[in-house]
Amino acid sequence: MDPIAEFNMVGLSYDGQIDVLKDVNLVIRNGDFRFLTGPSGAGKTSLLKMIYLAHKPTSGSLSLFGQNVANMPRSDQPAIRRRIGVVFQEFRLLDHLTAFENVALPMRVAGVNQLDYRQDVTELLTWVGLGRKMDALPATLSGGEKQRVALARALVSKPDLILADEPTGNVDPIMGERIMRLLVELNRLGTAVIVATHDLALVRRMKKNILRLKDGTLTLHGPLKDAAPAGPGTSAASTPYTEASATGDRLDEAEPEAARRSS
Ligand SMILES: Nc1ncnc2c1ncn2[C@@H]1O[C@H](COP(=O)(O)OP(=O)(O)OP(=O)(O)O)[C@@H](O)[C@H]1O
Repeated sequence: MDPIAEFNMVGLSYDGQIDVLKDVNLVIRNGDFRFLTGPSGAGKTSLLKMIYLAHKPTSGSLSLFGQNVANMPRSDQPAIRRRIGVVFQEFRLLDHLTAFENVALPMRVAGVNQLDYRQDVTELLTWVGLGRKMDALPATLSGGEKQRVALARALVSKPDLILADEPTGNVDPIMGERIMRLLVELNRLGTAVIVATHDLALVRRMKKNILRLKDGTLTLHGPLKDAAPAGPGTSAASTPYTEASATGDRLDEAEPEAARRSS
């Protein structure tokens, strides 16, 4: 089966300026769960957006579900996007639609009959703790509540891949844990998940492999160890991303000590 996403020596620069991404190699397959970490401005959102067809590579090649994006007709893009659920800060809810209608929108756009999605939408909103706010308009929801509606909207069409950019950024720790458990459960059922986050405590708890972006370069790391006092022998180890390293070789700490201490 074709990988969901395959980056081959991908570079990205905006307006021909600085290279945000350099020679990125990455394969995402069904059932993968990856955290995406790195300093602010490292290019995490840019990388996720490339997978959602918002930016094309400046160099190298990117294939989604076996199709090279360089020669993908525009008319094929909606079908690709439907297979990907996104939770991005800037993909806001539509203000004139209720929480229920926002979550239902991808199904409506895909031409699904309301009778076939009503229950799923209701269950999802209940699961994210918004069972009583289904008729609320976004303007009356808190930031965290909006984020949870966006999460439900990303999940409703049962995508092959979920891209989540700081999905726990605006919610309290209990809801954050709950959102992560939902993503893990979906992943257990086969959905691939990529979560961009600065929350190293979360990354450490979840014990999943980590993609780290720094200076435009992507490296793969094994799960973070439980917090331990910093000292000699705990320095960061990293390796350029390769398929071999993606099979689970443990690469130890992914974050520099400063980042670890601040988590
Ligand atoms: N549309 C754009 N046009 C020009 N430059 C952009 C654009 N989008 C992002 N950039 C720049 O690309 C770099 C990477 O941005 P990006 O948002 O991908 O980083 P990030 O790792 O997600 O950061 P953060 O952790 O702060 O969210 C930044 O220097 C940013 O200013």
